[in-house]
Amino acid sequence: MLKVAVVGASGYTGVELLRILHCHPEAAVTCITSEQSAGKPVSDLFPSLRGRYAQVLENLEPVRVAEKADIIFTALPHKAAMEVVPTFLKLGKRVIDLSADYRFNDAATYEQWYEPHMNPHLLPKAVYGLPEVRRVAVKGAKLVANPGCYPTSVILGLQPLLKHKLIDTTGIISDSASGVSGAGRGAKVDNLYCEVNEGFKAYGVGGVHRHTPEMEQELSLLAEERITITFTPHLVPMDRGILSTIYGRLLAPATTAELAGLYAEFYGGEPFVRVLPAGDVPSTAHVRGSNFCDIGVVVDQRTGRVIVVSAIDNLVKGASGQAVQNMNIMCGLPEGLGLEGLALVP
Ligand SMILES: NC(=O)C1=CN([C@@H]2O[C@H](COP(=O)(O)OP(=O)(O)OC[C@H]3O[C@@H](n4cnc5c(N)ncnc54)[C@H](OP(=O)(O)O)[C@@H]3O)[C@@H](O)[C@H]2O)C=CC1
Ligand SMILES: CC(=O)N[C@@H](CCC(=O)OP(=O)(O)O)C(=O)O
Repeated sequence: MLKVAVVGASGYTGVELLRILHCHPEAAVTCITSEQSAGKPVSDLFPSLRGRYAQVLENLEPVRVAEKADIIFTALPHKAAMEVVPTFLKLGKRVIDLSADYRFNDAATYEQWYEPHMNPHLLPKAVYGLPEVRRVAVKGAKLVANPGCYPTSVILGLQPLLKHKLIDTTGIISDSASGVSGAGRGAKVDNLYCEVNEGFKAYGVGGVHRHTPEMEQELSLLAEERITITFTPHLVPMDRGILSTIYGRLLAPATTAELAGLYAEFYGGEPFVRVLPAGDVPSTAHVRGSNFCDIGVVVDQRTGRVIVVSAIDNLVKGASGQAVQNMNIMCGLPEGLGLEGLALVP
């Protein structure tokens, strides 16, 4: 049985890890942390966990956490993660970090979009944990940088087109919409019910969202050339889910049926990517609570553009489910352990 710590268990991705790990047959949660709620039973914060988790939240003291666990999930804001991850690694623990702190291959890009990096020497050791792109590297990793939620939906949506060199690598656009849990559980006026309900808005418009460089890094590696993307995030009044609608210009004519067939073949062996029949496009409602990424692909014959629509649950395939998928791969367990049975809402 793996001993697992969830650092930042009082946040949305932290509690999602607890929900998933409760049903994982090979993992036992042995340590959970929160600064603001230390000393409280976690079920006081999340009554859905009543009778399932008796543990009390504790302060984040890295050495004590490491003494209690073999695998550590850091579900912390960026910066807070890089303050503790080096200690976990030094003590021989494997870490899956859900923040952005280890997602970039070079410190300069991180520092341009985030802040000074405290341990840039760890960046070359970290593996960007998107199993459908980098499964083999994840297997041997001591530090996995779990991808961002928007990048997961966009990279999976574009991978087959880029690998097969089917689209113009300039002018790719993604309009992506997220549920409000994407912003975390911390209180912010912009995320209050009355601010969000009955509205739909774009934010971070004009290439300023910090997921843009993360997507560009990974898309460039797939395409083997430098890619820029126009990415516009939107906030939608639902609690969870991301839908990305991605546009690319085809280099040669193709039909919807041909591309749907190509996607189905490309992702045929993937347990958590479902390619929809030709002409169908996905809905966040159909991946809610699950680790699936559903993808539909359609050709607009009038404009010569291909439109890819991809849907995930931001808290599952976009964060905690993907983190458990990475844990399974790192530990040599069946990849879908604890994930196959997650809720499928009709
Ligand atoms: N929400 C999402 O959909 C996704 C989030 N992510 C990333 O995952 C990480 C966690 O996100 P999320 O769960 O939404 O965030 P939340 O704001 O919901 O939770 C943050 C957690 O971190 C703890 N925390 C905050 N600051 C510190 C600190 N300085 N030291 C120790 N603990 C701290 C909080 O504990 P407390 O306040 O109780 O002290 C809480 O448990 C972030 O980096 C986020 O960007 C990635 C993909 C998707
Ligand atoms: C709706 C909403 O606010 N979403 C967040 C998603 C950020 C996130 O979770 O990303 P990292 O893991 O890269 O920090 C945002 O746009 O900032």
